[in-house]
Amino acid sequence: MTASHTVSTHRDTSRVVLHARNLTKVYGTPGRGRLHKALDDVTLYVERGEFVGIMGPSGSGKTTLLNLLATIDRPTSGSITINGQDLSRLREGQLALFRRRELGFVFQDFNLLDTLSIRENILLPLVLDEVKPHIMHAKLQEIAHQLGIDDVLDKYPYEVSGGQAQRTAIARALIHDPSLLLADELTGNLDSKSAYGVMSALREMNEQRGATILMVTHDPFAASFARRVIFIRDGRLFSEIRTPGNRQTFFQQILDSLSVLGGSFDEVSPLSYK
Ligand SMILES: Nc1ncnc2c1ncn2[C@@H]1O[C@H](COP(=O)(O)OP(=O)(O)OP(=O)(O)O)[C@@H](O)[C@H]1O
Repeated sequence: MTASHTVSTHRDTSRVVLHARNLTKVYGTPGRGRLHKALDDVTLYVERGEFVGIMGPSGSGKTTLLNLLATIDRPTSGSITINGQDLSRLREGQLALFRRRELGFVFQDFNLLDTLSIRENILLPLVLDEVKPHIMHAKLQEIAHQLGIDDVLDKYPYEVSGGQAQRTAIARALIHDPSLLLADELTGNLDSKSAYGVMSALREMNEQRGATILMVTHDPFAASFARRVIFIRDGRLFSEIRTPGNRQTFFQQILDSLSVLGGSFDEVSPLSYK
């Protein structure tokens, strides 16, 4: 039995939002130079309302997986279905619309537009979709309140703290209620206090709004806010653990799993968190 068999395949099919089947990604062109298999036969499910963390050593394939799910890149083989839509059947133009409507993104460096206020940044997805002003306003009020950024709406990104900037990015990513939020190292640029605030806010988005979240992270502290963590190594699923309910206990379990997983974790600094 290989280690990858420890990843559960149990799921309630009526609740599956993301189904990645036998994903393989090979970089390079056959016959020209070295080929590199960055993902090898990865199958995973995410159900509606789940909050899943993906962890793995440097070079294990996390970014590759995220890029495939984000429709930025195509798999060499295998398929991805998000909210019932098989991504391989979408052309470039359709993919852009799919990305905008069905997915939300949060990145390490916030990716806010400096020429727009916090309010305008958050409203962007609704403006692009020509949502009526009174609906936009109601949605903005609700999510800004949930994320504790109502008092900075008229400021600009360079006038707010890193934590507020990341909570703005979360608001922008979720205001249109996408099927899936993809987060990439969202605490990478934050100190531990801001990281706590951002991760607590994200957890609330999961619990209160029912947001479905898939988060790639090096950071066991950030991962401890998820409810399930999947570990990958050498492009293959290695194991997964579910929260026992207590975040501190889960944090310790994540550290234990990482030590079994091995490999290099450049950015892991568990001792900076209490
Ligand atoms: N465009 C590319 N061409 C060739 N090889 C690539 C390319 N992108 C990634 N790789 C290789 O694929 C493997 C997986 O890379 P990936 O960036 O997905 O890992 P990662 O887990 O995100 O790493 P890190 O934590 O360091 O960001 C690595 O060996 C990497 O060198």
